[in-house]
Amino acid sequence: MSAKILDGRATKDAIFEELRPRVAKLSEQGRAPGLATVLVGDDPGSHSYVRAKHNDCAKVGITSIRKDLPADIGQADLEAVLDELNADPACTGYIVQLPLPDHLDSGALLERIDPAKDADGLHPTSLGKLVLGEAGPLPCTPNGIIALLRRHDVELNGAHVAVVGRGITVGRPMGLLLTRRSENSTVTLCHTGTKDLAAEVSRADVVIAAAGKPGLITADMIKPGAAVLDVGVTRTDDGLSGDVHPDVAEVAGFISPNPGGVGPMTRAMLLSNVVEAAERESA
Ligand SMILES: Nc1nc(=O)c2c([nH]1)NC[C@@H]1CN(c3ccc(C(=O)N[C@@H](CCC(=O)O)C(=O)O)cc3)C=[N+]21
Repeated sequence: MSAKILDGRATKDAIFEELRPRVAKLSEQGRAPGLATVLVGDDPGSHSYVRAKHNDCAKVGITSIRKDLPADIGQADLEAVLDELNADPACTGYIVQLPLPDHLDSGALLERIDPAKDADGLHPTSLGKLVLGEAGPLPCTPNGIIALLRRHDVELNGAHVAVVGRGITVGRPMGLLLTRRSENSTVTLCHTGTKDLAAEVSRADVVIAAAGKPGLITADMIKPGAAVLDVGVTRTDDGLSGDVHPDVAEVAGFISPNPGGVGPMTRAMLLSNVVEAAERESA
């Protein structure tokens, strides 16, 4: 048996095609969406992600603004940059690329983002709205995973989903999204304190691996035909490694490649958040 590929690149391209006319309409109405990125320091990985986001914006017609700042910028100077973006009408949404250098207070900076301009969906106000079931920007990676599964007709209604990892960007909001009535899944949120990971994962119809531990999810844990999403990104000596062992493709019904799976979907949802926020403003 060989799993069907959940192709994140092709799905991202399809979503971009749908966003382009919506961006054009907003622009005609004089409400052009604009995405800004705030990047601190010169980590090559962060630079390549930010570059990809600006290329994406160009593809769908979203104006983009780049703030590249030195690694030794102080808290107050960075806060001033955020205040400037909060006040800039050309910037309708923005992100502060994570991780930030250790001398900066990330939490205070993320809270300083105007919630109306939160493109990541990770501001405390956005996460609160998600818990309350109110409309707002949704966290990009978990929202991208749901879009990837839906566009490949993977059943979520009544499905048992094992989420592995409780981080703020993926695992924890993933559980919140999947247990909405619109998804209606039953979620087991696993983490390093889980006693028998194999037992939890082997009952799942959908497995979302976001632990950041290379090869954590092995073929013997997977129910035949299950959908397996590999979110983990770990830099090893031989390049990037996901959380899912390659042998899983022999047992799973669907598998997201890494790269080419969840990563591009995260970028698609970022632009989707920016477009939706601009539409909410003009509604
Ligand atoms: N405020 C903030 N928001 C983020 O969303 C955010 C962040 N900070 N910091 C870092 C992580 C990481 N992240 C990725 C998004 C897309 C790919 C992606 O598209 N990857 C391609 C491959 C890219 C390559 O090969 O370099 C793929 O998986 O196919 C990767 C990583 C967003 N993050």
